[in-house]
Amino acid sequence: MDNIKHILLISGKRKCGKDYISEKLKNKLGASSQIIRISEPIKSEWAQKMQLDLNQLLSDGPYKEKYRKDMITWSDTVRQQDYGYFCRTAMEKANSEIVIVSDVRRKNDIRYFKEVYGEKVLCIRLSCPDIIRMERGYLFTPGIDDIESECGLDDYDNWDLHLKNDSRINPDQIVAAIIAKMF
Ligand SMILES: Nc1ncnc2c1ncn2[C@@H]1O[C@H](COP(=O)(O)OP(=O)(O)OP(=O)(O)O)[C@@H](O)[C@H]1O
Repeated sequence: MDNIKHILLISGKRKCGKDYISEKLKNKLGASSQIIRISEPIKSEWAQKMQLDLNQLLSDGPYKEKYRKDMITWSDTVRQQDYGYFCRTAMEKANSEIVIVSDVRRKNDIRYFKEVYGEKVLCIRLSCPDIIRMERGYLFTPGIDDIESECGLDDYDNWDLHLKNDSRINPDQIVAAIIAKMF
């Protein structure tokens, strides 16, 4: 943890491109960077508890979507006891100077990282028109798209960067804007 110099928190609605931009960012930043997902300890603990296939839960696709809602409900009960639990557990894998957290969804996630890592944290919001998100597989789902895990940061107004990731923008420009803000 002592060697961490930057923590990039990536937020945005479903299918806005959090994973896509995080991967491009990591490729550009190289070996001193890594991607951490808050959802990883959620998925691994949930898979163990429910005897599910962790690899399928970790990949994109119908299997993940099928269990998304139940996982959110269960993880919220854990967060009620300890809001930083999954952030802290995910960060146990952090061993790089630059840590990209590719799935920040709640104000309490940001609160946790700012409390623990202070000035090292950069909060980044990605946005994308619904029509493009739909082309990427998003379909409004009640119980998923209207609850805190999707909407919790809609009214957050303290982003260090708010960037569009739609089809007209070259993703390299998004990556360059983030890196320019870091250094
Ligand atoms: N700028 C882009 N250009 C082309 N394809 C993109 C772009 N951004 C995202 N995509 C594609 O859109 C799809 C959804 O992106 P991604 O998985 O990164 O979204 P996400 O925000 O991580 O979604 P979720 O919240 O469901 O995990 C992926 O297939 C990805 O490759």
